[in-house]
Amino acid sequence: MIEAKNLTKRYGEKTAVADLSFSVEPGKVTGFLGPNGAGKSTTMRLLLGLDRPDSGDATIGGRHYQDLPQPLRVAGALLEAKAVHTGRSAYNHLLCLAQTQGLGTKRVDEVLELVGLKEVARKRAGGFSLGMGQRLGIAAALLGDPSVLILDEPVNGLDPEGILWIRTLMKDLAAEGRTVLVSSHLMNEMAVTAEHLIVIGRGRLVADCSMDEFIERSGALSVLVRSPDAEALKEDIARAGGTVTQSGAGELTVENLETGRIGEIAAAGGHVLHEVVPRRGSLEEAFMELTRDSVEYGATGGTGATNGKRGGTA
Ligand SMILES: Nc1ncnc2c1ncn2[C@@H]1O[C@H](COP(=O)(O)OP(=O)(O)OP(=O)(O)O)[C@@H](O)[C@H]1O
Repeated sequence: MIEAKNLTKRYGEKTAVADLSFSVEPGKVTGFLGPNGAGKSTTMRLLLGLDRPDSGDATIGGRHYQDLPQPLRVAGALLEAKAVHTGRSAYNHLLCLAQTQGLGTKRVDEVLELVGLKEVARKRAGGFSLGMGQRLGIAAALLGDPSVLILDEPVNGLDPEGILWIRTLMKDLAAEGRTVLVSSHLMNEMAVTAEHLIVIGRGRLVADCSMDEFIERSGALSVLVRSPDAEALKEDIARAGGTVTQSGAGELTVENLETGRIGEIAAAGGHVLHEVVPRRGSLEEAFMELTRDSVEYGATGGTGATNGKRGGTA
C-alpha cells in the first residue's frame, strides 16, 4: 500500500504538488494520470524518497522509502529518465543492483528472462534501443520481487508486442496481490490496463476513483441510433430535449437521452429502429473533460511557458 498525505512540493515559485493525498491499494493496477506538468513524476519521486516534500508525508507499506533496509525488496520503480551506466552490460547493471540488496545471480537471470533480454544480457546497455532500455528498467524494478511497483511511463518506446507484454505483466503482478501504480499518456492503453485511477492537475487531486466511475462522472455518454426514418426521428428526438447530430446516412448520435426514452419517442412517432446502442465515452474524452481546467501546457490559451522539468533517476 502506498500512501501520500498532504504532500506539497515547491520548486522556487512553482508549486509542483499541492496538498496531495491518496492511497494506492494492492491487488489492482492503479493508473496515475494528469496533463503535462501536472506533478506525476514529482509525486513518484516523493514516494521514492528521491525528493523531500516541503510538507506532508509519503509512505510505502507504512514506512518512508529511504528508511527501508532493503528497498528493492519492498518497492521497485521505473522512472522516466534512466540511470544505466552506458558502458555496462545489462547483466552487470542488474548484478550491481542485486548485490546492494543481498540478491543472488539467480534472480538476475530470472528477471532478464522475464523481460526478454536474456539474449542481449552481455551487450552494452548503452547500445540498447529505447524499448530495450525500458525492459532493462523494468527488470531492475522487478529484481527484488517487490510487493509495490511504481512505474512512470513504462510503455514509453515499446512496440505493440512490448506494450501488450507490459500490460499483461502489470495485470499479473496486481493479480498476485501487489500494489501497482503506473503513469501513462496513452489513454487507450490505460483504459484497458488500469482498474482504478488517480488523476491530478496542477499538482492537485482531480479524481481518485474506479475507471468506470471516472468515465461516468465526465458525463461522456451518448447513444447511437440507426433508423431508415433518421430525418423524421431526429426532429422528434430534438423536440423531446435530446441533443442530436446526424453522424451518417440513417445514423444519429444522441446526447442527454437514454436508450429507453429514445425507443419510446420512436414508437410514439411510428419510426422504425434498426439499432439503439448506448456508447460509453472513452477514457480520453473523460480525461479531456475533467482536466480541462488543469492543463498547464496546452496548445491554446497557454502561457507559452515550456516544461522546465528536470529528469529524475532511479
Ligand atoms: N527539479 C525541478 N525544478 C524545477 N521545476 C520542476 C522540477 N521538477 C519538476 N518541476 C516542475 O514541476 C511541475 C510538475 O512537473 P512533473 O514533471 O512532476 O509533471 P508530470 O505530471 O510528470 O509531467 P509530464 O506528464 O510532462 O511528464 C512542472 O511545472 C515542472 O516544470
